[in-house]
Amino acid sequence: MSDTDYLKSLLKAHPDFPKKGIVFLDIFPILRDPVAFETLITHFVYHLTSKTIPSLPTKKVDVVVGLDARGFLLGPIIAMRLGAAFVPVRKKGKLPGECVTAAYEKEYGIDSFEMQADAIKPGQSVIVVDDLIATGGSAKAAGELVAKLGGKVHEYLFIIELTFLKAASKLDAPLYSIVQSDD
Ligand SMILES: O=P(O)(O)OC[C@H]1O[C@H](OP(=O)(O)OP(=O)(O)O)[C@H](O)[C@@H]1O
Ligand SMILES: Nc1ncnc2[nH]cnc12
Repeated sequence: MSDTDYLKSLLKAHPDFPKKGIVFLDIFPILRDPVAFETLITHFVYHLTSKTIPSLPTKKVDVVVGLDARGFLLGPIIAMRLGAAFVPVRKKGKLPGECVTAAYEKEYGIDSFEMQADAIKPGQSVIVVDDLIATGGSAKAAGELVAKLGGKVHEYLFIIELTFLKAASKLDAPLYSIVQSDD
């Protein structure tokens, strides 16, 4: 079995969670399996260091941005492996100091994201990481926050992409996902 098939086999689908009609794909079985978790992180780091993202020929990532909450489980580890900074995007009202804010709609509701205003410097190269992209509302809002601070998102990274929701077209940079789910 390939590494990606192994990771995919660990994902657990929960129909009608958190509300009727949503099939929730749970990544936590991957984190419970140390070999799978290591494989996952190494896969992302290999992707970022071996392939050239066209807009980032130097491959130098300054900042990895992780989205509240499950992006926090992946982003800091990837950032450390790359020697990059980690910056959290949090749900509104959780971060101290001056913040920039962006509202967004996601697969099962509406919300607002914030980032600390001094977290990214103009011109820095940024990768956005989260567990899953559904409608793309969260990722798009994170991209808006990076842009507000003058950073540039070069790629959006996910474990899972719900391809039937066609979120990639909403984003201002390429999307990379390990598992594509079309139902
Ligand atoms: O592409 P979208 O439609 O925006 O949906 C994807 C987002 O939804 C989930 O997070 P959620 O908002 O449920 O927060 P949580 O991680 O705190 O549970 C998921 O972890 C992504 O962040
Ligand atoms: N279907 C889904 N499974 C897990 N997390 C999600 N976030 C948004 N949609 C989701």
